[in-house]
Amino acid sequence: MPRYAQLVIGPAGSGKSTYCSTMVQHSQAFNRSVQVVNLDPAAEHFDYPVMADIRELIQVDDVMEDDSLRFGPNGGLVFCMEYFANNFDWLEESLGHVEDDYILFDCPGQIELYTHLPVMKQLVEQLQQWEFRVCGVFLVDSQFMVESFKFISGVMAALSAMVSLEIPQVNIMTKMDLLSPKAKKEIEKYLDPDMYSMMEDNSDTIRSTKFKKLTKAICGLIDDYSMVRFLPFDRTDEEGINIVLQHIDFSIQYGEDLEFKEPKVKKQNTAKYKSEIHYPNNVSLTNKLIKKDSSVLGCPLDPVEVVGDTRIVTKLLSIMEDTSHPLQETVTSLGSFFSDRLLHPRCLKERYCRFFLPAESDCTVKLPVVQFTHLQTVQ
Ligand SMILES: Nc1nc2c(ncn2[C@@H]2O[C@H](COP(=O)(O)OP(=O)(O)OP(=O)(O)O)[C@@H](O)[C@H]2O)c(=O)[nH]1
Repeated sequence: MPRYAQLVIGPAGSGKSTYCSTMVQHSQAFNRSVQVVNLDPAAEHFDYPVMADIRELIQVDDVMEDDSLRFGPNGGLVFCMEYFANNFDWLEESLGHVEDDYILFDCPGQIELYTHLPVMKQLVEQLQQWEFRVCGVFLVDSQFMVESFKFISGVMAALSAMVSLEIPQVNIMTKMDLLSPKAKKEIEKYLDPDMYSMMEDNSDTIRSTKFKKLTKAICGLIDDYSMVRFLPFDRTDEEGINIVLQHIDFSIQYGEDLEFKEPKVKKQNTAKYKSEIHYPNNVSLTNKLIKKDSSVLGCPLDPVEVVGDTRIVTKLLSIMEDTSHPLQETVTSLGSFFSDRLLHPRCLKERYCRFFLPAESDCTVKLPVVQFTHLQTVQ
């Protein structure tokens, strides 16, 4: 039986310890066992019960006081983490071997641990050897994300952790309860961001043409491959916490009665574009989870197809309203000379075809008539 782990990471003060204690309380309320391991040798305060604490192995203060080492706080922490990497047997002993256990690892906030130092990667590999399915949970303080250029930095930090750890990663904006109503409204655009318009917003703040081009290329890459998305986290909102937990559970296939199913290859003779609609490959698994949560919450929740459709339609409408969006050019060039219909796109960017031009049948249900006439594809 697999074991499950969340590696709770992110910059200093982003709310990692608070996230862990909130998750423990939330899980207890649903009779679910979740344990926490503190991996921050400099931790001073946290209010969750620990299963294991790295400070039993080594503490930053002791390292800093050592006259032969002469480390400051950051050097001391790196030394502690390297010492930890050489002593994983301590962790193995502390964790024991309980099948099906679910553990949160509250990690230190030094960002270099998730960019270029090998320690966290070594930890992930070790956990995987102990049969853990590991998900990275990258936290960023939402207050530092409400402006385009700050958001782009946050995205890059999250991406850097994703690249360095090579595990499924759920990115979260924390402390949503601290945002003003205006900022809350503003943050919506960062939860489902359009990096191209983000770049436009930002273009006045970047003076150098070279950097403008670089930022544009980076934003384009992130947008084209849907690389980074954030979920909101408000510790006072049980439903929101549940949604975050669902995403994480889904990424590590948590659930004793749920088996991972290989995505089925769709039959060739179905509608040409229908097979390219982008719902998660294991839709039925997601819907099972949604049903479960719906019964726990006592209120009906939409199945994943409905949520997916709504998102696609919203995205399409926002693109259609934004005359500067690069897709406008593509769509205009696809207009038929004879009617309002769109010709079959032969986009170089595969994602545009797949994400923004859903099958005809799906559009007919939801789009207003005016938009619908522009979205039909000629087959
Ligand atoms: N209002 C509010 N405050 C929060 C939330 N999350 C964290 N905080 C506060 O932010 C501060 C830092 O939170 P921590 O949970 O210690 O952050 P951390 O990432 O573990 O910090 P380091 O271990 O130093 O990297 C604390 O004062 C928390 O009370 C939140 O969701 N809402």
